[in-house]
Amino acid sequence: MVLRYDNPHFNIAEVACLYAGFLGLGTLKTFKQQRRGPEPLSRKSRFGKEPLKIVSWWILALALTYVIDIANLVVYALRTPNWWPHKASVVCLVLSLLFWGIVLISCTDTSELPRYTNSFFSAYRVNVLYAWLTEAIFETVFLAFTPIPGDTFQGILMADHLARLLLCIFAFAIYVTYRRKKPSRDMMDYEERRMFESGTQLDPELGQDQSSQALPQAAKKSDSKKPPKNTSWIAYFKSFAILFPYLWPVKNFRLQLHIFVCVILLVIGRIANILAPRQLGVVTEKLSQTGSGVPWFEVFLFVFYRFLQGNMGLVGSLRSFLWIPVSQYAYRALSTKALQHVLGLSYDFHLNKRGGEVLAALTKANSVNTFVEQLLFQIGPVLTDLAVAIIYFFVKFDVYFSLIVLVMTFCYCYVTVKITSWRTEARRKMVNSWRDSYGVQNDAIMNYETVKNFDADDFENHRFGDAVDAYLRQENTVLSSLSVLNIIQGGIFTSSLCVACLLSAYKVSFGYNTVGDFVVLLTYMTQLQQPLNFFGTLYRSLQNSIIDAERLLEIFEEQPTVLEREDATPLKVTDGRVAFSNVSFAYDPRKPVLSNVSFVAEPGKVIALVGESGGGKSTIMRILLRFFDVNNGSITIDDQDIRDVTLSSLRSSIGVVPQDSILFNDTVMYNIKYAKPGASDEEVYEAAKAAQIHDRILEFPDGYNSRVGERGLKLSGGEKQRMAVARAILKNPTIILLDEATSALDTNTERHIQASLNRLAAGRTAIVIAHRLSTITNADLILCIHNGKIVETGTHEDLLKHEDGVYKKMWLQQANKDSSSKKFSTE
Ligand SMILES: Nc1ncnc2c1ncn2[C@@H]1O[C@H](COP(=O)(O)OP(=O)(O)OP(=O)(O)O)[C@@H](O)[C@H]1O
Ligand SMILES: N[C@@H](CCC(=O)N[C@@H](CS)C(=O)NCC(=O)O)C(=O)O
Repeated sequence: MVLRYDNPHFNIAEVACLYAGFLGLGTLKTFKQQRRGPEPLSRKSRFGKEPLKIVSWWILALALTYVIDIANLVVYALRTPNWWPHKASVVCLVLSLLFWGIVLISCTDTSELPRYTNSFFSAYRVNVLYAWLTEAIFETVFLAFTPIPGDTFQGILMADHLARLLLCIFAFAIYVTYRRKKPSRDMMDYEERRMFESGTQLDPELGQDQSSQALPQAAKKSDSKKPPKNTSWIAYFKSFAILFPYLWPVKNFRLQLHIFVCVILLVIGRIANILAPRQLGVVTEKLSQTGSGVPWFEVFLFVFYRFLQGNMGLVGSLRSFLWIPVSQYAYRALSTKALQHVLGLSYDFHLNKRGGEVLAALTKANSVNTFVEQLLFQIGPVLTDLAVAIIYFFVKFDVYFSLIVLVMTFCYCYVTVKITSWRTEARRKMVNSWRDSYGVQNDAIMNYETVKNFDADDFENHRFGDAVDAYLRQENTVLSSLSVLNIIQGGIFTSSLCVACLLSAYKVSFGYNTVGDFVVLLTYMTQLQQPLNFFGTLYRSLQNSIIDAERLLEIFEEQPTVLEREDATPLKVTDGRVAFSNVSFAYDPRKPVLSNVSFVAEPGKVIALVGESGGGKSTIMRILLRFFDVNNGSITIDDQDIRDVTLSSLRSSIGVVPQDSILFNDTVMYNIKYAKPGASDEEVYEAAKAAQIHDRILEFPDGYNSRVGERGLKLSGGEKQRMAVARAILKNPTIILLDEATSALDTNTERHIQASLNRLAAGRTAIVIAHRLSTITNADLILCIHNGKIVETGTHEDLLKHEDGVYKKMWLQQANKDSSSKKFSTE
C-alpha cells in the first residue's frame, strides 16, 4: 500500500479519531469523576508549572506544523494551474489546527473556569495523552507507507509529518519524566493558586446599588475559607440542581404548556432565521431572470419571514409574552423559598451572618431564573444559529463555508470572553472609584460646618477633583477597551465574511453557484452579526447571574443545627412546669457556658435569674426556646423533653419579653397584633390596658394607627417594653420569659412597667432575668448564676441571710449605687 501525500481518507480518519476519542474520553472521565465525587486538589496535580509550560510550547509547535501544511498547500495550489487540494484534506488540516489550538488554550488558560472546577489539563490529561498517541500512530503509518518525496511540496509535507512524530515522542518523554515525581509542595501551591485566581477572576463588576457593592469583597473572604475541590463540570452544575425545582412549575399545567410553546417558538425562530435569507435568494433568482414577471408571492413570503425574525419580531415577542408568567412563577417560588429557608435556619446562623450579605443574596433570588433565561433565550439561540449555519452551509453550498463559520465562531467567542473578563475587572475598578468620588462629595456636604470652620473649601474641592480624575481614568479604560473589543470583534467577523464572500463570488463567477446563493450567504452571515455584537455583554451578565446564584446556593446549602425530630409531637402545656436537669451547654466546646444547671420553675411562680453579666442568664432562655440544643442533661416542660416536641408548638407556648423589643415599622396596632394575628381590636385594647400602655397610645397623634418608625425608633424604651408586654399578654402563653431592661428608667415609668409585668406574670410560670434586684424582691425563687453555675437559690429574704453570699453582695452594691445616684440627683 502506498499513501498519497494529499490523502483525504487518511486525513479524515486521523481527525475523526482525534475528535471522537478526545470527546468520548472527556465525557467518560467526567462521568467517572462525577460518580467518585470531588477529590482534594493536591492528590490530582502531578504537573507543576514547568512541565505545563513545556507541554504548552510543545502543543504550539505541533499546531505550527499544521499552519505550515496549510500554507504549503495554498502556495502549491496557487503555483500549479488546475490543481486543487482535496477538499477533505483542507478541512481536516484546519480542523486539526483548531483541535490543537483548543487544547493549547485549555492547557495554558484556566482563568475562565468557575471556582471549584479543576483546571482543564488536570482533568483532561488522559485525553491529551490520547491525542499524542493518536498522532504518533497516524504519523508512523503515514511515514511508513509514503514514498520518498519527489518535490519541495511533498518534501515539506513529509518534514511536517516527521516533526509531528518527533514532537509526540518528546511529549511522552516529558510526561513519563514528570509523572514519576511525587508532587512537590510548590507544585500544589501553584495549582491551588491557579484555582483561586480563577475563582476570584470571576467576581462580577459591582452593581449599582450599595448593598451589592459591599458584597463581593465579603464573599471573596468567605470563599477563601473553603478548601478547593476538584469538581467536574457536571458536579458543579448539579449543585445548582436543588434550585431547579423552584423554576419548574410542577403543579401548574398551564405554565408547563407555556414553557413548551416557548421552546417551540424558539425552534420556529431558528427556522425563520434560515428561511428569510433563503427566500431573499429565491427573490433574487426570480428578479435576475428576465421576463418572469414580478415575484409578488416570493416577495410577500420574504417580508413575512422577516416579520417573524428576531427578538422583537412576532415569534420573539410572543415568546417573551408567554414567558412572563413562567418567570414570575419562578421568582415567587425561589424568593419565598429562600426567605423561608433563612428563617428556618438556627439562631447561630443568624448570630454569625453578615446581615447585608444574606439580604443581598436573597434579593438576587432571581439570578438562577435569569441564568436559565439568558442561556435559553440569548446565548443558546445565538450558538444554535451558528451551528445551523455550519450545517446549512455544508448541505447547501460547500464545506468551506461551514469551516469559515466554525473557525470564526471559535475565534470570536474566545477573544470576546477573554477581553470581556479583563474589562469586567476594569469595570469593577471604575464602579469603585465612582463610589469613592461620591463618598468625598457626600463627606463634604454632610460635614458642611466642619468644612467651613476650618476654611477647607479648597481642600475639599481638590480632594473631590482628584477622586473624579481617578474615576475618569478608569472610565477611560472601560470605554476605550469597549472600542477595542468592538474593533476586534468586527475584525474577526468581517474577515470571515470577506473570505466567505470572496469564495462565494468566485463560485458565482465560475458558475458553480447562483447569484441567489451569494445573497443567501451574505444575508445569513450579516444577520448573525447583530446578536454576536452583544456576546460580551451577554457573557458578562451570564457570569454575574452565576455568581449571584452561587451565593443563593450557599444559603440553601446551609442547614439548621437545631432539627425537629421526625416523630416530634406538639407540646401539650398543662401546668407550665419547666424543669432543667443537669443542663450543660457551650457555644464553643472550648468554653463551657452552663454546667450542671438544675432547677424547677413551678407553675404560676416567678423565678428570677440574677448574676453578673456574661454568667449565662440569656443562654438559659435561648436553650429553653431551643435556639440551641443542650450538650448534656435535659429541659422538660410538663414532663415533655423539649427535643421531642415540635419547634413551633414549643415557641408558641412561651411568651418572650426581650430587653430591647424591636418592633416592625408599621402601626402600633399591627405590632401588638403580631402576637396573635386573628385578635380583635378589643382584645388588643385589653392587652394594652393590662400592660399600662393603652392611655399612652391614645395620646399618640394617630392613636393605635400611629406608625412606630424603623425598628420602633419613634417610641421610648419604656413604651417599647410595655408594647412587648402587651404582645405577650395578647399571646396568652402559660410560660413567660422576661428579660428586664438594664437601663434605669424614671420612677414613674418603672412603676408602670413593673405593674404591667406583674399583670403579665400573674397565673403564669415566669422566668425573669433581673438586672436590678429591686424588681424581683417578691420573686418566688431567685437563682444566682455565676460562671454558668447556680451558686445560690432561695427567696430574697433567704438569700439576704447568707452573710457572705453572692446575692447579698450584689444587693448591697446596688443599694449603695442607688443611694449615691439619688443623692447626686437631689443635690
Ligand atoms: N452566640 C454565642 N457564641 C459564643 N459565645 C456566646 C454566644 N452568646 C453568648 N456567649 C458567651 O456565653 C456567655 C454567657 O452569655 P449570656 O448572654 O448567656 O450571659 P448573660 O448572663 O445573659 O449576660 P448579660 O447579663 O450581659 O446579658 C458569655 O461569656 C458570652 O460571651
Ligand atoms: N460588542 C460588545 C459591546 C456590546 C455593547 O455595546 N453593550 C452595551 C450594553 S447592551 C454596553 O453599553 N456595553 C458597555 C460595556 O460593555 O462597557 C460586546 O460584545 O460586549
